[in-house]
Amino acid sequence: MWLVQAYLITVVLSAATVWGLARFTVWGRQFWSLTAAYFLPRRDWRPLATLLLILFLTLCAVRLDVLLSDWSNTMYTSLQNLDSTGFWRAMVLFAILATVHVLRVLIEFYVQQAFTIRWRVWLNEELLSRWLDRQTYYRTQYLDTPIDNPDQRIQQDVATFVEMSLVLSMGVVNALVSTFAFTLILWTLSGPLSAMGVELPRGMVFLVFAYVIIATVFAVKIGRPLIMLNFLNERFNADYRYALVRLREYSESIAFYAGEKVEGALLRSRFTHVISNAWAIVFRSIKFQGFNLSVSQAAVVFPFIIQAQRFFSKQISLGDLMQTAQAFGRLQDNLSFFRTAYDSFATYRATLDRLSGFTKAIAESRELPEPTIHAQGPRLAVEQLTIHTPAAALLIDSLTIEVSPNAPLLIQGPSGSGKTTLLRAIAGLWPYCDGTIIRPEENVLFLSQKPYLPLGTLRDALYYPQQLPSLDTAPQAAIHQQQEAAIASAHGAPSDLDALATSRSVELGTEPETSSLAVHADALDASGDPRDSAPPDAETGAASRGRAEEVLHRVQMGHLVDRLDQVADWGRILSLGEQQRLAFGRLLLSAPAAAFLDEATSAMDEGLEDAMYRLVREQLPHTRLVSVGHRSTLAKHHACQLILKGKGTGAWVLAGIS
Ligand SMILES: Nc1ncnc2c1ncn2[C@@H]1O[C@H](COP(=O)(O)OP(=O)(O)OP(=O)(O)O)[C@@H](O)[C@H]1O
Repeated sequence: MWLVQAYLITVVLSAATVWGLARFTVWGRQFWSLTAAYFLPRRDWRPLATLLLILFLTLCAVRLDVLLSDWSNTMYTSLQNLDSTGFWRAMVLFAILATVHVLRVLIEFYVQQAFTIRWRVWLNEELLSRWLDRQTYYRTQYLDTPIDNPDQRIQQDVATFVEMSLVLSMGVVNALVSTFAFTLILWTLSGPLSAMGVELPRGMVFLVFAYVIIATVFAVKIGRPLIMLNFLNERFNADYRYALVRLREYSESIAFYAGEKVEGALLRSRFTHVISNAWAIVFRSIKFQGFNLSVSQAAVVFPFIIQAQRFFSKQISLGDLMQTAQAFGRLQDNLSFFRTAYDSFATYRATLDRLSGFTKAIAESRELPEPTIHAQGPRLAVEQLTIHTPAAALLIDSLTIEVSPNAPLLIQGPSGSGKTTLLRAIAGLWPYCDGTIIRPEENVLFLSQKPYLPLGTLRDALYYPQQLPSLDTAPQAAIHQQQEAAIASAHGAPSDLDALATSRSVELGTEPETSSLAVHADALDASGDPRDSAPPDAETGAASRGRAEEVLHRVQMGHLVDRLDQVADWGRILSLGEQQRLAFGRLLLSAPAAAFLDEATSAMDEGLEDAMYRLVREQLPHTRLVSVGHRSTLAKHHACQLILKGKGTGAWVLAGIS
């Protein structure tokens, strides 16, 4: 009855409190806007049901504390009355209560962890999708106050927010209800409060020491894998954050490639590593906490069992004051909650601020104007296109131009005249333009001066932004490897955690990808002509391998053929000239309907530049080609030239190249 009454009252009061906070406080509103969608029963009834279950389990904890307090009174009274039957009955009752307590704590732990992990998965997916959708990760830079550290907000703040929301709210409920219950107990307890301790005989001290030492040895053995798991936890979180940072760093190149699919797959794969590790921590912690709790529960009766004989022989005496002392202790603990949780609450508010600032910036970036792009087959043209800078300076005025496959276009003009911005506008990335843009909807490739190389193998880099299937399979193998790492560390602490974690994460990251690539490679098909090139998963293995090798040779990078499946930070290893040639390889493999080359040969000597352009003209005669560049040597590979005059005039001249 106590539970039912307390539960109903708590549910009603909690709902009213959440409503009041959401209505009258800023942080309450922020909390509501981030969480309301998750708890909507129409979307999924389970989150709300789990929350109600957690609330119930929290009240069970308070009730058990009260029962244990009453039990101690009964037990001490039976001792005082020398009622041996009553004493053993109390022991049996305690065994039941202690078992219920241990089970309750373990169930609550599991339910809370599962709840936070699922909530985090949902919130992460929600923010990640919004961040990648419509190239928001790129467009937020055009806001008046661009968002700082979005990676930290997605990776770290989501986790902190979810965890602390639950810990703080349940902490408050527990503290309030306990305070109420134990105040009642103290109130109804008769007799004066005086300090009366139990004198422990010397032998008892040794027993306690022995008990604690033995329990500690076992606890260390059971808990040791947690050291490694927590270390891996930081590591995987950092890896995840790093991938998000790269998305921000290279946002323009990725946006030109429309590479958000590949990036999304990589990010989700890394997040899966974090989550698998989190589950491994949950299961290891259940064992560790189960042991610790059992030990501390046994420690409650341990001294009584030892002392019972001495009491029955009237050597010691006890009274109601024991319960008074306990109730007082609990009350003091509960009242301390608000003082000790203050720091946590401050951190929580900062997290809330960062997360709601993030969602606000995403919403604002959606309000930015977007150029309208029309698709008319492979046609590439702009009509009456006017482009401004964010500060409203005129870059290009009413440009009308059509590019055909047999008449490649070269755009030239002084630095800052708007050449790259014209390409941004055609890609749909530049908000400040008016007019009509006609280009193929897909199968368009933008090559910038510094090509973007994704994390992964050289083959991934060569095929980018086409998505290799390897990313989906890696996490599965990773789960087992992480669990193995944790279990292995139970048998001996690794001396060099960093080296071990590196080798683990390299294994986790590379082996499955390489093996799945090998599987994928076996299913590929031969295609001699670059114009017929299809995404890698449509080809057969040997042929894809051959195709990639052939392309590498064509772009004069044959020396890297043996390293095609090596995972490395290729953006740092390859010289800029090599990266630019790799981008030409990408062009040959994807055979786009239209290609835009922005200073794409700036790091090559004139001989290489000539060879690359000849290769493209020879291999891709149907591709509409637009180049931006300052070099006069580029002219011979193009049929017409657009010169932007710059200096804020917006003027331009279109001329044929003889
Ligand atoms: N995100 C931005 N915010 C504000 N101004 C910008 C932004 N991007 C470009 N601009 C401005 O727009 C103008 C055109 O830039 P753009 O990069 O198109 O020049 P460009 O002709 O390609 O120059 P270069 O030959 O040096 O590469 C420049 O004055 C530049 O400062």
